Amino acid sequence: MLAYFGPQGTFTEQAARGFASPQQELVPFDTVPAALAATRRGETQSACVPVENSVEGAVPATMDALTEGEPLVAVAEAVLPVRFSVLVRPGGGPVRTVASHPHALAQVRHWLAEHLPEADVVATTSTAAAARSVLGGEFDAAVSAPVAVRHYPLEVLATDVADVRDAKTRFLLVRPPGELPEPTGHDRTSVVCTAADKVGALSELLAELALRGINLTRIESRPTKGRLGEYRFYIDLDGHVAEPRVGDALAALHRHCPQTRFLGSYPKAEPGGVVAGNEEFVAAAEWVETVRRGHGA
Ligand SMILES: O=C(O)C(=O)Cc1ccccc1
Repeated sequence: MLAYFGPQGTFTEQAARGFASPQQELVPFDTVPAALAATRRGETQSACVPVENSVEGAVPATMDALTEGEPLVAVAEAVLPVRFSVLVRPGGGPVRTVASHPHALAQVRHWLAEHLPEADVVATTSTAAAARSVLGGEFDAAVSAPVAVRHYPLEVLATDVADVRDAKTRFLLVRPPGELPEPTGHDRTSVVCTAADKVGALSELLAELALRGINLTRIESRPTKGRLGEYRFYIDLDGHVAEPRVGDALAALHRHCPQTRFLGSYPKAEPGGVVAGNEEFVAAAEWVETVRRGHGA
């Protein structure tokens, strides 16, 4: 079974369908923490959750839920284009309220200001929860994934709604720690480090990556929820932990931040990134091994 951030008709469900094997059952949960908790309890093998959006940035609920509680690791990612449909009740009256997930609302602000300027905007747990609430009469319009109309008998007021063309959202498939995916040569590694409160703490971490020629693909900070000014850094980088230089870099991050949590090494959904130069690191690590065995110098 595969848990996903639902209910039925979310963008996350679309991503989850791409990950699922044909016989695998998909189980919706109303929040990201609930989907991850089901996987931690072993009720589902894996969970699919949104992690970041090219327009609105990180999904804080996912970042927090991956850091707190039992470890989970990502084994795959998916990147989906995001365009919205605006759904209303068939024959419904004027639109006084419009509801959706905060990430969706942030991506259609200009459209709403132009087309529904009088409507009050309300945040819901997901885009599909908004569609469900419109069906139930709580709100008048929902900003939803195009597939939502297949699940909820609503009318489409507008399609292809997006302030920014080509917006994309990245999703992760996570599991309890186990066998890692094989390196493919086009992988991403995710970690979260709780940095010490001292001068140069972040630049020390970044230097460990830079001096090994490792490309940083994302860095986000979130408060630890402890002392004001104490932060966790979410770091995505090009490469797989099985590669010597990435393994070395993670060991160095762990030296600086003993609370470093490994969030997975998995194939990148889209080609690109900086992966050059790995051969030298493999050759150098092999040379050190021969020296250690007394065969080289
Ligand atoms: O609410 C959804 O449908 C989600 O899966 C989260 C989300 C919200 C907005 C854009 C992409 C994903």
